[in-house]
Amino acid sequence: MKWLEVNKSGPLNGSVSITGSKNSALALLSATLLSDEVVTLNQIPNIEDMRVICEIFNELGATSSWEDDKLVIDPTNIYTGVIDPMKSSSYRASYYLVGALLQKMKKIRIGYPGGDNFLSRPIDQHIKGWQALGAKVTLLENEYIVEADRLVGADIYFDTITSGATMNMMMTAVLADGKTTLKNTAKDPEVVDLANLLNTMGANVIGAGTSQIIIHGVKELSGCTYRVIPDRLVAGSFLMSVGLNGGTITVNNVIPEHLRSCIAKLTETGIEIYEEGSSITAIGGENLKAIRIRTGMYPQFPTDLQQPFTSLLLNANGRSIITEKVYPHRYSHIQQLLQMGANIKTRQGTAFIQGKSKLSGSLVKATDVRAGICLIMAGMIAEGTTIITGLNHIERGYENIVSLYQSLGANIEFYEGKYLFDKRLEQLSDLGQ
Ligand SMILES: CC(=O)N[C@H]1[C@@H](OP(=O)(O)OP(=O)(O)OC[C@H]2O[C@@H](n3ccc(=O)[nH]c3=O)[C@H](O)[C@@H]2O)O[C@H](CO)[C@@H](O)[C@@H]1O
Ligand SMILES: C=C(OP(=O)(O)O)C(=O)O
Repeated sequence: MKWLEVNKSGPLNGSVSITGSKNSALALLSATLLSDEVVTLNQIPNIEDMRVICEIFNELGATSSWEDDKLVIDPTNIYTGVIDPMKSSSYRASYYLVGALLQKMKKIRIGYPGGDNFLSRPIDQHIKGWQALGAKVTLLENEYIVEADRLVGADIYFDTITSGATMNMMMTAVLADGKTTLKNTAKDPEVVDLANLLNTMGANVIGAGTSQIIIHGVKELSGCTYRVIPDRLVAGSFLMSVGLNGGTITVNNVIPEHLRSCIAKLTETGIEIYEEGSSITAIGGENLKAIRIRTGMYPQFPTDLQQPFTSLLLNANGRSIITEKVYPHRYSHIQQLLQMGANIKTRQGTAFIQGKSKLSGSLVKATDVRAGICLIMAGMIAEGTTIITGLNHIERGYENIVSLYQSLGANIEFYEGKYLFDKRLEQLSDLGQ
């Protein structure tokens, strides 16, 4: 049993160096399996999803070795395309292993994607893409099989903009025969990062970052050393934390352009933002303004920052409105915030957040990775102690989150142990919490 205890905190001050992007690293790490030589990735975040992938690699015959944030992958001895369904269903992006291994192994058997559950996260566009490239897809109860003797380039139009399917089809097509044109593609920085890695390995991918990507298949990919982009979502979470109790936070090692929509919305609330090279500084003020946010695919405001931003808006003057357009049901954090006394109403994919309601510490559960950060932030403005369980979700996406927040002055502690947990709940209940 692991949990966090967060208490009302003062202003947060200091700087944080941002680690590599989880969502990029998930794709790039999988893509190393396409190579016929050793690939070294730098700036890999030390988070749970990466550890699971390395375990899967081991079982497939690929070796991986960590040295600080450097991960060296040797994919030269992969001998199977059968992937443990328990492991592949423990995180979302396991479907990249299909794109990365299909040409080499011809048949992949794998569990359905896990990860954060927002009621509906279909993979129909991945399946459509594999089929267009010549693969047969068989859906079983807990696993699916994708098989192809030969992958042949094709034109694929995505019915909706999806970063996952865009990246998966890039991986599936790089070793296919001939030309693949992906249309209506996602423009996320992670897509560009993947294209850059693939091209460094010898692939021919053109147009990443626009709505059309053209891939000319090559015969083989070679080894290389590549550095993953910084995590814009971790950076955004820290920047918005100054909106809770004031303070000045600088995030270093970021690409400010990747945070444009977040910066725009922080500025609208009245938070001051200063950019200098690869650093961004946020300064929190007393009177934050209520604002409207509509999430969308990049370069629009990311759904992954919607949850932490909700906690910031709990501290704004007036009623804010968030409309979630990517995952209209991504509101499990609100149930937990209500338990803490928040005044939030949701209707048809929109949340109406009344700022300045008094929050009280409570026992709450992180139901997904960003909900976890949202609850940590809410705990910093609540009276009393907020106990957060479900840390496995937070650990999927944030490295050293407790010590980083502590270094900024936050009142947050990590605890472990079933007996201690029960005792702690008793103590708090005696105190009337
Ligand atoms: C590991 C990873 O990178 N996760 C991110 C990725 O998830 P993921 O790659 O799963 O999300 P997508 O970009 O694919 O999803 C975007 C939209 O497309 C829809 N869709 C997607 C695929 C499909 O086959 N059919 C379909 O309808 C989804 O329901 C969603 O509404 O992008 C999401 C949207 O920015 C982020 O919240 C996740 O943090
Ligand atoms: C939804 C997320 O992750 P995943 O797609 O890996 O579940 C996230 O990072 O916010």
